[in-house]
Amino acid sequence: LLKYALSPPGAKGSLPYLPGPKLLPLLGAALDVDAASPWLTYMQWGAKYGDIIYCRFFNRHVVVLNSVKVADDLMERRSRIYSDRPKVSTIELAGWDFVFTVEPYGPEWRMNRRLFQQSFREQKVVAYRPAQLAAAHRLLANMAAYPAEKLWDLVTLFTSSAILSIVYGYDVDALDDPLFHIVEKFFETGLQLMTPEKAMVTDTFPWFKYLPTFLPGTSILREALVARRWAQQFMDFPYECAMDKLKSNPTLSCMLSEQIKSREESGQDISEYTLKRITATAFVGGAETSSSVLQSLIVAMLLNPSVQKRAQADIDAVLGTSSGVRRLPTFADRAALPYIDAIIREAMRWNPVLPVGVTHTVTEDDVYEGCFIPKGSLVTANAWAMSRDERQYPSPESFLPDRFLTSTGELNDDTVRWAFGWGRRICPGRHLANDSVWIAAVSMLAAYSFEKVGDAEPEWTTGITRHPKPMPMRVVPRFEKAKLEQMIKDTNHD
Ligand code: HEM
Repeated sequence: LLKYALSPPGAKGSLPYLPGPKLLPLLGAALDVDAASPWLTYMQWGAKYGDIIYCRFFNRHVVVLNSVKVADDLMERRSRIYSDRPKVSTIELAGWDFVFTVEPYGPEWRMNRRLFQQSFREQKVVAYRPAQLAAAHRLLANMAAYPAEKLWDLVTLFTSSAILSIVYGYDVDALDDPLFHIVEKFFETGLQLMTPEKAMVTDTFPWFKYLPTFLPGTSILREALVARRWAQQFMDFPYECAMDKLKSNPTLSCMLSEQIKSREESGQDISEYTLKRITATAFVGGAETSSSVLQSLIVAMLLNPSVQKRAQADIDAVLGTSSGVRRLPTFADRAALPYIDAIIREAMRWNPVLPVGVTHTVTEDDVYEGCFIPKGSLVTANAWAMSRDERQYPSPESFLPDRFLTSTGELNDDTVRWAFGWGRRICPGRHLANDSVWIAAVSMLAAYSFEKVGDAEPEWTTGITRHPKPMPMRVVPRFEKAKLEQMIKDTNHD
């Protein structure tokens, strides 16, 4: 501690640091930040110091990017040096280091990313649409079978079941599937270790992790043992199920089977561990993020009935009304329904799923607008501030899908790409997410209406990802159950 107090980091030569809040010796700005919602503090600083801010938390340099322009300038145009990730010791301790999202920039990350992109590039994800459509129809059937209080779980079941079927050919229909228990435990035991306080102990005292777990004060290590066991199961269980299935059904097509096939054809040296980690990473990255967008969209429908009405009128005009010939939407209808895409974009803007993105670090000293950015700085792109930037989005708290349409009703060029991160680390699952969220949103709006009950205002979780909490609501079917079942049967799922 003395070392940090006596030698606070200094700017290089005569160059100043970027503008930012007042820094205390030792602590820097650590006490000024709203720990639960740091994006709000960063945005307030933005109003005072500008779109790019320097601060320090203890001895860690931090650069916050509050606008798309500065994020583009650094994370895109200088992505060669802005693509690393910080090392957080609790990630390894919890056994989460298999998730290549947190892997340092380098050859190992590059290989994982390349393999991952093979399976999720824009042209490739079209092949997964039948699985997404089938999962969306399971969601509609489940919504008829369960009460409205279960809707949040059902939405999560949809995003999970879509991704599990795409990645492992693993079909999940019910909330009591054993894999869900593993998933739940994996997140519960791992996330409890990812608090800044725990990271500070293990980052500051690297020898801590070698202490025997029976000593008092080592509860972090005992928690880590449990978390690691669940992380291992999370990686192994669906992988082994898929390998068993492949033995009995060699024609099974999923991300894993295709990766194995491509390994055989190319003769590349890809280990079983690599296959396990890229497949498990797809689940970690894909399930919770997409369900958060869908849940925000439902909350937006509860609060903005006129938006829901207009969306349903558009859907009915394309698919037929309940009295006339009627079918459920498929991907072929997307071009005719721009308002649905506008609603999804607005839901992603209104509630950015990762309000401060995923932190990058810079691997070389840099200079921006005459100010010094030290090597090793944490670089945070504040998606929240971008979503509330009145220059781009007037009345940012209002839910206004029309901001994504041209005057002639077509979608404009704003694809909210800032919600998917930056540069070489930009979300490689964004094309898949785009399809998955669309088919679930349009199917739900075609078959159900969401109505608010009581005066409750929405509440949101805080943490790495941000979701709305469940709200009291009515989920009103737009068709008789038998008609819905018939329409599901009549849809071509191939
Ligand atoms: C609406 C849904 C989604 C949102 C909003 C989202 C957002 C993000 C963001 C902000 C990042 C950090 C990028 C950066 O570091 O600058 C990211 C990374 C990542 N996402 Fe997504 N994501 C979504 C869906 C998905 C899906 C469906 C998958 C998997 C199929 C996925 C896989 C990943 C992976 C593997 C990374 C790490 C990339 C790397 O570090 O190289 N995401 N995502």
